[in-house]
Amino acid sequence: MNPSTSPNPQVLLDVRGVTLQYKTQNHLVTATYRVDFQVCKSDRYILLGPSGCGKSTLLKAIGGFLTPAEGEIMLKGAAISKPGYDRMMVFQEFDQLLPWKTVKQNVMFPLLSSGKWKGRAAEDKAVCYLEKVGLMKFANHYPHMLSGGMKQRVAIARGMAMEPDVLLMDEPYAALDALTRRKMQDELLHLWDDTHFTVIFVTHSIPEAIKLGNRILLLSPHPGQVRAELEGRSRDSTDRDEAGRLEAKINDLLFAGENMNQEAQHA
Ligand SMILES: Nc1ncnc2c1ncn2[C@@H]1O[C@H](COP(=O)(O)OP(=O)(O)OP(=O)(O)O)[C@@H](O)[C@H]1O
Repeated sequence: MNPSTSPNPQVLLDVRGVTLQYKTQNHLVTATYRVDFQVCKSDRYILLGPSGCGKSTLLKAIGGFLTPAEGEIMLKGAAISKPGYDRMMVFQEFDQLLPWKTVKQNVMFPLLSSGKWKGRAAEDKAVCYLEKVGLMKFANHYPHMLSGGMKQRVAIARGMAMEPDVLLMDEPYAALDALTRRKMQDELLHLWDDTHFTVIFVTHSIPEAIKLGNRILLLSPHPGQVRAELEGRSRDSTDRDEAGRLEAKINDLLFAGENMNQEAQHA
């Protein structure tokens, strides 16, 4: 076997040459073009790029909601062809919970409907994860009785309780105020310290990417193509200079092409 094609045993998710398209009545929209990246177990993997570069579309395809027009996405060596409980999604919107179910019932719902856990075991699992996100006191509340941040915590508990192979988070904090967002980022890192779960996190915030990610994929503007992949900071780094340098590098990489385009237009 060619060594360049032999599988890396550390790789959990392998995205190979993935082009994603939407067919509308009059158009074919290419959202990403031949994107390659690999996510390893326990990665906090960030998809970062400007609005419209196809970050959410990539996450949808990993979720199994969209089939690549070109390329393939493999999870643990098997091609993804449909949604599955091995990939749980957390969205930006606050209305992703079932409004007629309590907080605890919301967390229990996928545990029961997947058949992964039953009865008391499902309840214990839900309680365990509600405790992790500090919401046990609100277990019997309904979603409309919670703040936006609390609803996001429930959605995170629901996703994590399933103990999926990979948690997919699509700008989960984008609609929160700055203080809550910062607190939720810290909480996510503390949760990660606890179980070292694998997460793919979409954001267009450079500071958020630097704070959360151990690896950062930079995508070019529409249609999204890989511009670079960077090592993030180590989990316990408090070196602000290092964060500053990484931010400058990301800015250079993300905006270099645009500056060149502008220069070409003005030449
Ligand atoms: N359902 C759809 N039908 C047609 N085009 C779509 C659809 N969803 C997204 N697109 C297009 O695909 C491209 C990528 O969209 P996507 O939402 O994945 O980008 P994004 O990087 O997540 O953007 P943002 O950061 O603004 O959320 C955009 O040009 C968008 O207009």
